Amino acid sequence: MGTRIDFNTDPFIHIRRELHQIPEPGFQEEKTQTYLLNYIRDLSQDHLEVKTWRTGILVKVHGYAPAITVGYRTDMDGLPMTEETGLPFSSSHQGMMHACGHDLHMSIALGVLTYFSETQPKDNLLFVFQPAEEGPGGAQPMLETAEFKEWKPDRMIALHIAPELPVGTIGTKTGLLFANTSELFIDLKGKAGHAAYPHQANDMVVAASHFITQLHTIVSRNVSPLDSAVVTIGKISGGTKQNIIAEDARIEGTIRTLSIEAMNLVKERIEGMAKGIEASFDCQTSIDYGANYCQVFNSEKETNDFIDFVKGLDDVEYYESPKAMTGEDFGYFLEEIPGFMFWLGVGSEHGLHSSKLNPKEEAVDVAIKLLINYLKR
Ligand SMILES: CC(=O)N[C@@H](CCC[C@H](N)C(=O)O)C(=O)O
Repeated sequence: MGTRIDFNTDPFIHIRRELHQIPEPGFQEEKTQTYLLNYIRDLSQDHLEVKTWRTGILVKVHGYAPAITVGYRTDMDGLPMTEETGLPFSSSHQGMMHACGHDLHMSIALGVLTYFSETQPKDNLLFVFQPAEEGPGGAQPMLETAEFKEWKPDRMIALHIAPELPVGTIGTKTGLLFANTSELFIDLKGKAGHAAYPHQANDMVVAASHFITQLHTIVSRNVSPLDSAVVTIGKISGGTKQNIIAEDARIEGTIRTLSIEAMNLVKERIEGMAKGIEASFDCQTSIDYGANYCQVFNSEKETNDFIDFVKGLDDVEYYESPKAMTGEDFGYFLEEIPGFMFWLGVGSEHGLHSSKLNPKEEAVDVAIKLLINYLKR
């Protein structure tokens, strides 16, 4: 059996390119929401109902003999980075880029929705266009809304593009797929001074440098070698001018762990080290953990059913994915609703969160047809 189906997916490449040009930060996806709503309102409304929540959208497709409701979620936000792909349809939003594939995720969701707006499914479907996956997290607050609760699905499905897998490959596994995450923001406050009089100041550039070096010992010296964790510092800032000793510095990063225990341990060590930095450099520190996401845990029965389905297809390849230290607030849906997330191969030389990410668009056709076939069984 294959995923061949008489449905033209070419328009969704065009849609992907249009969405690619308007990446917006979490909870500011206004243009994206307007674009999606305009498209959805042009579909046959015979068995559709639409609700909005902040910058998100929920679309219920009423089945003709529903036994359950199956939810399909896409994220919507872009990342604050400058695109360097050189593509003719590059981002038109200065300093913002769809560098995590959410433009593909949305166009795929629209493709599947379009098919089921024309061909009524047996069961109900709920298409969830969720804001702010990259932060501060839209899934958890969306789950708590009256709008979502009224249409709460019995199953939840989502995909994520996988640049390292070739087009035509579908990867997933039962159980733990993605890590627990916590953002990390550390502010340091010392005493400014003249560059020539260091003895009269408390330099936060030096304090932040020592702190970062110490943070990198947590994974190698505190977390068990049999467990896994990541502490990545992605941004540092501080100071005002090259010849002024810096009064402030800010360290920004993310923590990833495979267990809650390891997350707690990492945070305890960061807090302990902060006290040491305060004593060593006579400064104040404050720590903010920003957005925290729970792990993505694929339910056994639903994931195995999907894996069997994928293995039965002759035009896609199943790949048993290892766990990844990526985070995804889709994990919150899976905490309450059985379901799974899977990787969609898009064969890009450059990975997720790269300014050169360039997914192969043939993957849009693969995903739309795979999902239509899976959902119409
Ligand atoms: C799939 C993916 O890349 N997800 C993001 C989620 C970010 C969570 C949060 N903003 C953080 O940085 O901890 C990821 O970076 O894994």
